[in-house]
Amino acid sequence: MNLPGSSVRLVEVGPRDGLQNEPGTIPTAVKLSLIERLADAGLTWIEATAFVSPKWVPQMADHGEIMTALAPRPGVRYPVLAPNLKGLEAAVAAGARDVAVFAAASESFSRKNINCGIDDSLDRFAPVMERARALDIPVRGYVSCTLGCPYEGEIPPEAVARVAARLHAMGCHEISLGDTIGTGTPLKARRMVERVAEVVPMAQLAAHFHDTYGQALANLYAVMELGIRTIDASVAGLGGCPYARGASGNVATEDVVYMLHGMGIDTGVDLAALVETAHWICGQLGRPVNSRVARAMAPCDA
Ligand SMILES: CC(C)(COP(=O)([O-])OP(=O)([O-])OC[C@H]1O[C@@H](n2cnc3c(N)ncnc32)[C@H](O)[C@@H]1OP(=O)([O-])[O-])[C@@H](O)C(=O)NCCC(=O)NCCSC(=O)C[C@@](C)(O)CC(=O)[O-]
Repeated sequence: MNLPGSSVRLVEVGPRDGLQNEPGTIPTAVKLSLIERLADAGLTWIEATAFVSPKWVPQMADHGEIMTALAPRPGVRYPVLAPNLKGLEAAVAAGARDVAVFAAASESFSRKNINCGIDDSLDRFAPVMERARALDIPVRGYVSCTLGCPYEGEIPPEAVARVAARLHAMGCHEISLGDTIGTGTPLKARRMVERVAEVVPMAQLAAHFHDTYGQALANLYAVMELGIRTIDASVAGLGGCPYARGASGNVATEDVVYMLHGMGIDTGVDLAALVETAHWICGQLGRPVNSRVARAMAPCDA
């Protein structure tokens, strides 16, 4: 793989994906401080919150306060989830300038997560896309369960490609491929990305892998060999989807940064500052730090 010198775009999803499944209510000030610390560490795409129904995901109920309080920083973007027009309008009113819709390659997961089947969900995104286009707001599209579903098991690459192609045709500038429950392995991840890249240009694909079975870095390396250059990750490996039983954390941002720096790829991220943030947020959440790199590089007082 001829990677040295090439660049990788990191999308930090900790404040949204990382926190959405936390059982206790996290103070808004802690969430804001997390976002600021991540930006201080050099991350430039930070998924800040989700404009979803607070009945479905109570942890994201302070989405408006988060977006309103975030001071713009040159070069830093704060995308948010918006599953419908209500979410989009609220997000835009609070200052969001990048949004994401989220679909799934599994019919059962789609129903559990957003209360409708795949085709219905895509129909529901159409007015979101139309309104976002009118407002000149770029929309990212997620596809969940690309390497397995907690309800249906195996998901064929064909099913992933179908949803990815639809989202792309609707105008999503990027399609993020989620291994929601982290069951993927490298060759499986390759086969899935190869199939999706037949219908969406590789440059518009992102890998969003969870690390439930410890495969995420290997899977990322495998799909980077194919040309993936956008990687989603969550500080301290926090994360999990409330509607995906058994889903554990996303791949830890510091593990990804360590791997990329070791490959000669500059990320613009200050690894020491990121590790410090990982320890800080775990302290706030009252949980141990799970990521290998954050444990290995623990500050003396952690
Ligand atoms: C999509 C809905 C809203 C459908 O939920 P629904 O119940 O079918 O929707 P509804 O239109 O019937 O609305 C029900 C209530 O929610 C309100 N509502 C409706 N929309 C909104 C909104 N945007 N913001 C705030 N409130 C909203 C609406 O006003 C109403 O309130 P009520 O009249 O009962 O008081 C719901 O299922 C939902 O919010 N789901 C979100 C689930 C979620 O956030 N999951 C986690 C994110 S996805 C993920 O983690 C995977 C990913 C992206 O990371 C990739 C991967 O790893 O695979």
